[in-house]
Amino acid sequence: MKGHGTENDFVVLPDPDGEIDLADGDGALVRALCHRRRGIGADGVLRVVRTDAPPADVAGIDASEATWFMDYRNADGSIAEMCGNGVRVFARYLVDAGLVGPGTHPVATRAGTRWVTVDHTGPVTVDMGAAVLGPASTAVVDGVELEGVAVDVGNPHLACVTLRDLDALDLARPPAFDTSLFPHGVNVEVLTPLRDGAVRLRVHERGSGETRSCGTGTVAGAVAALGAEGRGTGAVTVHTPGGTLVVGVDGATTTLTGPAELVARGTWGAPLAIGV
Ligand SMILES: N[C@@H](CCC[C@H](N)C(=O)O)C(=O)O
Repeated sequence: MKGHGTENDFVVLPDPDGEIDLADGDGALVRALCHRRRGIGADGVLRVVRTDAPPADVAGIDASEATWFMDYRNADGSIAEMCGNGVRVFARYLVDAGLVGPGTHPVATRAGTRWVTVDHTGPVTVDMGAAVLGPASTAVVDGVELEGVAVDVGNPHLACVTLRDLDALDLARPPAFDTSLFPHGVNVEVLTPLRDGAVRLRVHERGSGETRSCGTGTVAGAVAALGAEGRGTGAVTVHTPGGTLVVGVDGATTTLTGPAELVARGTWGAPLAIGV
């Protein structure tokens, strides 16, 4: 399956019994699937596997809480703890495949269980859990040093609220950042200050490059934008290049709402350019 959430796109690999090893070849299969010329093309892979058949690197999943585990990989084959757009597409797939009915369902991820509210066609909302503000730091984006704040949304983010023209920044090149603060890499967001409850946001994702949208990055950006106004709660509309998402932030948790679509179905089996 191919799907996307605000043009953050994914190959969805149904593998209920855990027969596919995405770590094989140091992630070569993932890179082949995600390659935009030689593969299907995507920002990442969502393997749909039962919680009683988890990947080797995951221990201690409570299979009584969630039946399905989202095994997420970035386009370069690396593992990430969480993917906000991915989990919404994942839930859409579960409904489309008849594995769950419309409703609110738990999905296990490397960052813990996320509850997703989904039907057949409407917007998909995920309870993203708490987004934890960290220290201030800087990123060098396109040669420009930007101030930002670390935000942990299960995965690491550096959200930079800036008055600069977002469209003038080259986000294709990986931004430089403080590797002592982010030893495992970081996703870098650049966004406008909050205005009338909304921001514009672009992102360079760890392991995927610039993407059209990033769900966890959207939550990080919303929390940073509210924080820049001295606020710890609120609703923020986030306009990304790929579409619009709505983030809710209360004292305890955050929510992310937006479209999630499945756009193609196919059979995996043609020779893949492994070794990309
Ligand atoms: N696009 C995702 C985030 C995917 C993981 C990220 N690149 C990382 O390495 O942490 C989202 O929608 O949250």
